[in-house]
Amino acid sequence: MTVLEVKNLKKIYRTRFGGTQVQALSCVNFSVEEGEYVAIMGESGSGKTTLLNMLAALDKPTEGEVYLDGKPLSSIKDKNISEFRRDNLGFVFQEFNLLDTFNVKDNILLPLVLKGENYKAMMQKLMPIAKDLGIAPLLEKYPYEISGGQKQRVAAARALITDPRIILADEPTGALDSRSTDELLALFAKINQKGQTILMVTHSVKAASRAGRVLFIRDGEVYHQVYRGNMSDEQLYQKISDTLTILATGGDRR
Ligand SMILES: Nc1ncnc2c1ncn2[C@@H]1O[C@H](COP(=O)(O)OP(=O)(O)OP(=O)(O)O)[C@@H](O)[C@H]1O
Repeated sequence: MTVLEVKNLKKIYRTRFGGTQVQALSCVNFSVEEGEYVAIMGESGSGKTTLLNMLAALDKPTEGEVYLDGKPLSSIKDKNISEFRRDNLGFVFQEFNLLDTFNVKDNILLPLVLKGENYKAMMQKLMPIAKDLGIAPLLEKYPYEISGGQKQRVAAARALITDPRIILADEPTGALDSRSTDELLALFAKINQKGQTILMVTHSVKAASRAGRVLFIRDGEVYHQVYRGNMSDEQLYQKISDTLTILATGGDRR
């Protein structure tokens, strides 16, 4: 089943007074099946953040459409967008985006609080996720009392607690040291094995090598895709590195 479909997506940024235009996305097409783990790579300025913003309904495309479970995002009224995002999408960012005045538990529960769920229902969802992600002993601590790797686990728990249709991750390992990176990638692999659909933008070959498919964006288009097939993480790592070299040297995609 297709969860996400991106059709002929184009984004042109215009400066305020109609001056210069930047074509950030020229024509992006791809779809993501339920349970897939997709990484998106591309050089700085290739349009990855722009794409993620469209997928998250944080910005509107100039042309084209994004469909979640067949529903066009453009059909959602502006006043319902936040609710739609909260109910269907889970976000994990490079900078964790945790609230320092909330403890870990309240940070994780925030999307459910905003939804108006009752305390008992919230706790029933919290405990299995906290145990699964190894953060149960941290629930009463504050973000400034825990490590970067632990913060990212908390952010992942917050993303998972609403049981989202898809997790959108933007450079989730960008602020982590190598050990925490390994732990987070193992965690993402585990939640994907349990059926969670993940789409991750990353510069890291290591992070991308854990995905099932890697999309390469160049000049605002999906230029190439690599499927894991039967490849091990190491083999996929090598294939991604080779592809990036070809892209950087302007070679042919095949
Ligand atoms: N709000 C904006 N207004 C005008 N131009 C923009 C805006 N946001 C991005 N751009 C331009 O659109 C292009 C794509 O930017 P985008 O941030 O999507 O790239 P990226 O692949 O995410 O880069 P990075 O890896 O450095 O984060 C760039 O040329 C950028 O300068």
